[in-house]
Amino acid sequence: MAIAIKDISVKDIRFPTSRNLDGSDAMNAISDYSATYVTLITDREDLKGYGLTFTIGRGNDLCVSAVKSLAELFVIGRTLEEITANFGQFWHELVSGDCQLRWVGPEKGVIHLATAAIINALWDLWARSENKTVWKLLVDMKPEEVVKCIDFTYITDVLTPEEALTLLRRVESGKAQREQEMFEYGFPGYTTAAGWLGYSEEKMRQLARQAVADGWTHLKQKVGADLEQDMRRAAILREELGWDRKLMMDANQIWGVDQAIAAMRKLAQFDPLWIEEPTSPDDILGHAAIKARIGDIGIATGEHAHNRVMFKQFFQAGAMDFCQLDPARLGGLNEVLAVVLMAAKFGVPVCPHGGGVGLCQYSLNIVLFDYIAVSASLENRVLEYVDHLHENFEEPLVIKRGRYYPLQQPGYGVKMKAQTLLDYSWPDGREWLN
Ligand SMILES: C[C@H](O)[C@@H](O)CC(=O)C(=O)O
Ligand SMILES: [Mg+2]
Repeated sequence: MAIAIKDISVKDIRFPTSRNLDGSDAMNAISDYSATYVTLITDREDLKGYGLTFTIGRGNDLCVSAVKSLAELFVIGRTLEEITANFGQFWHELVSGDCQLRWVGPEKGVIHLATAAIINALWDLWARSENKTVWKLLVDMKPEEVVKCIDFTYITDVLTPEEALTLLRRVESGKAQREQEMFEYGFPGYTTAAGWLGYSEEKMRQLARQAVADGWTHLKQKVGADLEQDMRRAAILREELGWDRKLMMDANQIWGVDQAIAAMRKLAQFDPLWIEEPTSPDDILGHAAIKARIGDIGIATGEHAHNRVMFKQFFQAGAMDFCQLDPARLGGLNEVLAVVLMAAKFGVPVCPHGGGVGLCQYSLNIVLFDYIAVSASLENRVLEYVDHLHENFEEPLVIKRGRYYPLQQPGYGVKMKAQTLLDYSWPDGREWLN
């Protein structure tokens, strides 16, 4: 029996993370981690789909409004089966089917964030209807089925459906063994939780010490507000980490190209594995110029790369060493699949963005798919972990000794607790009325 999508509920959920400066960086000093939270209501009482996109507070209402506009035109009244039968084509229709809504993108900004919330809710619904997690739904698919989920518009010059099939078939035989390995050993992670820029140096040192004791081998530091301060903080982190563990740095787009080069030449003494978002996220050639002039420090970027075309060009230009795609900034999982496959073709490791509410959960599904069914490699692959707000989700994340273990409950992992939706609704949830 077909599953009909009867209605959609969209909530503006905001968490007051700015109170403790959680999530703070050089560009985003006071962010209130927020979600545009979508529930797809079906004709089955016991079956709904849950998805979200991430913002940092003000503007979340714009995403709520955009979700409603898209859902009215393209989702309500459809069946899950007709959508998933040719998911790539549906995705194309959602982003391009209405030229008036497309105009306020295209495929970027608020309208694309809204696309992500809807698309990810559809994946959650699909996975729940199959009683699987999203990552398991994906790894169990035949290569042809994965490819059918992708809209290849604008990328066939670097990746055709046939090439995508070849990439997926290449590693098909080892999938079961790699899946088992993930349950046994988990996927390597790194923590950003100690390095927020608003934390005092003492707090950062304590958190870094704790992170080492907890088994983390990779830690990310926020930089870019003040170079002297960055160096002081990096020295503290090196004291705590030693030199065998990896230190990453994230400038959150604060520098111009020349500033980035100058800063990283100074910060190179702390042996960073990568510098993340050293400049404007749209400046592909700028990233390439920085990469050429800072020795062997890697360039990591992607959390603000808004669509597959950006990634295509970053790969073509050799301007990205670590692909930090964001599961809720790209237009949901269908577009993520396109980027994961392009990354595999160019040999760039996928280390998705986790710094936001629900992003660690989404990204865990993505890295499991990437490792099990696409890249078959753990080399240079680490998944970001931030340690706040996870208690708001129904399924807990399992992290042991700095490694993530597979999600196991059906869906995409972002269903929020009912009490959370009441308490953190903007502007009249209990937390905000207080
Ligand atoms: C505003 C967010 O917390 C941002 O700092 C996250 C980020 O850049 C990351 O996790 O990386
Ligand atoms: Mg970042």
